[in-house]
Amino acid sequence: MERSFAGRRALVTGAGKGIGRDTAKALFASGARVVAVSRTQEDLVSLAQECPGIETLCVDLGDWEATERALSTIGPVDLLVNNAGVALLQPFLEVTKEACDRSFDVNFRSVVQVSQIVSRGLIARGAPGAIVNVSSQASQCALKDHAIYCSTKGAMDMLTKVMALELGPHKIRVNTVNPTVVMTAMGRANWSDAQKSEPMLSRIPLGKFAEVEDVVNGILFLLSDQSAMTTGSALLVDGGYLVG
Ligand SMILES: NC(=O)c1ccc[n+]([C@@H]2O[C@H](COP(=O)([O-])OP(=O)(O)OC[C@H]3O[C@@H](n4cnc5c(N)ncnc54)[C@H](O)[C@@H]3O)[C@@H](O)[C@H]2O)c1
Repeated sequence: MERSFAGRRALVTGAGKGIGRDTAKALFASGARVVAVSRTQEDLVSLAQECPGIETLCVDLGDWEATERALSTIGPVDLLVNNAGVALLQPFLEVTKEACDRSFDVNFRSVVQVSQIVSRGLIARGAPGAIVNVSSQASQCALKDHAIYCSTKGAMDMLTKVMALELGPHKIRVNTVNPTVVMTAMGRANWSDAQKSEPMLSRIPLGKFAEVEDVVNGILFLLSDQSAMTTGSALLVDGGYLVG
């Protein structure tokens, strides 16, 4: 389904690889002006080569001050995709302070910060906006070794609802997409072991993991006017995993 984002400016975090990269490319191909944010300069350079004219911003979103500086002159943004995330898996009894802090800094705190910056700009301009937070099926079910990851995404889901409540009157919609496993760099790092992935796969009614494109389609739907009456919701892209 074609959607035009002509005349809109979109900011995508974690746009160097995986879901974020393909989201940035899809928005760019659909006519949006795109600001691609990532912490790895070489990924942004190759993205800019693929999409001439795309804007790039290299910053570690886990660093509040650096992010504040990097986004201080960001200019008008209509559409925001909070996609950057880390999955630091540890058994609960071995969870470290470092993993806990890093996970919440990147997966949760940066979402608060970047969304505030973008929302304040939208409100000042009186412009409508849409924000999509890339959550996970893991926000809604317990997964072994995922105590911190599940918790950051659970917090993201609730943050999304409160943001929807408070930003709705300003014509800003806020939703999540909640994918199952996707074999990106992150997915491969955590799910390549068949002993681990087979039990997960066997519980997915559609019998497969998600493709990056499945998630991108969900994000674009939630950014577009086709979902104009949808806010505060979670779009499951999980092949039915959470049904059972
Ligand atoms: N892959 C999966 O199985 C899966 C499933 C459900 C949800 N998700 C979520 O989707 C999102 C994207 O995941 P992915 O699979 O594409 O991951 P990925 O590791 O392939 O890509 C993540 C991107 O985010 C960037 N990033 C990470 N930390 C950053 C930071 N501190 N500052 C700036 N950029 C940073 C990385 O540089 C990279 O470009 C994440 O939020 C993840 O939690 C992934």
